[in-house]
Amino acid sequence: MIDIKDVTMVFEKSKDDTESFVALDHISIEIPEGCIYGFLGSNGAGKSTLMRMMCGVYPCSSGSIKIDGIEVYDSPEAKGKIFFVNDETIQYANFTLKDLKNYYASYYPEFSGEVFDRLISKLELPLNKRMSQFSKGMKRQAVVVAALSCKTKYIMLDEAFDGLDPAMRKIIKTMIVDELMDRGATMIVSSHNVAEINELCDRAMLIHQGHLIFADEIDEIKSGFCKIQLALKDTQMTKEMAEQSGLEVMQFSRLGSVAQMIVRGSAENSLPRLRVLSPVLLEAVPLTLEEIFIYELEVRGYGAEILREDK
Ligand SMILES: Nc1ncnc2c1ncn2[C@@H]1O[C@H](COP(=O)(O)OP(=O)(O)OP(=O)(O)O)[C@@H](O)[C@H]1O
Repeated sequence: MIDIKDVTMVFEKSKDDTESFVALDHISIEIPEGCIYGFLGSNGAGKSTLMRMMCGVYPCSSGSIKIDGIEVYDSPEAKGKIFFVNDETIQYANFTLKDLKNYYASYYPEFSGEVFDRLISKLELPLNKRMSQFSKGMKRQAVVVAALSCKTKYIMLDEAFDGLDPAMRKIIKTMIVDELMDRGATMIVSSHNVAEINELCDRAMLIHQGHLIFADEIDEIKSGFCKIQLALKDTQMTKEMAEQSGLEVMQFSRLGSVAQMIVRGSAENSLPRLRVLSPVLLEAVPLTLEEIFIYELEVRGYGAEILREDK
């Protein structure tokens, strides 16, 4: 398990800054073994910073990050359990895939040449070409193969599927799931493609401006919200009426006599509160993870300034 407990990260001010910057503010998340965990967040939220801390690149300013009970920052043993694919592949520019294979085989005792060769040949990547001559997507494919071949217990992919075309995204996702399921490994992926995180992961967390908004099983997250459509017989539904019925209304709009609202809470809990108004139309549909992402950030004012300027 990866146990992120009350973690704060402060970047001390450099000569160009007037003050230090709090990139992560008291974050706590538990990542159980054998799951695929999605990291979601607005731009600059702190996802990459947290990933770097999880593989021991940065120490915590306060709090702790433990991998299987060992504090990661000072521990080669804990660092050896996690493979981090970041969004830069520049360090491999002069490598051919053969060099990449030898490089990782020398660092990771469990490295599997069989897995590496099998996946590289499946993807039809050229073995003798320098990676500087690879396309962005080909580089991405190569480092994902390297990550899977190292057979670490934990794998982290930052901006997981960046640069991959839709067909290749599907192939790589299937490859990841097949390889992970074979050995019960744990994967942590960040992506701005919320639908993809929804499809691939069983758990997810959302951060914004260094603060944790939620971290849970995706089914639980989704059952925490619903979208309701409602029409009354002789009067128009208002947001105030919904709130007086005990609902936490995150968004309210109306088209003709039909009101649509996003409320916090499950449909099972919310609908009975509205039935007392004797509506002529009342139905609830689940929210997608993407809608929840947008609404959670909207209520925190994210993008509000930009949208106001656009009007
Ligand atoms: N070395 C650093 N020194 C100072 N500030 C930093 C440093 N690294 C990151 N930051 C700041 O920390 C914040 C979080 O950055 P981070 O890269 O972790 O965000 P992110 O969630 O991965 O963003 P994105 O989705 O845009 O890639 C940003 O405001 C960034 O400017």
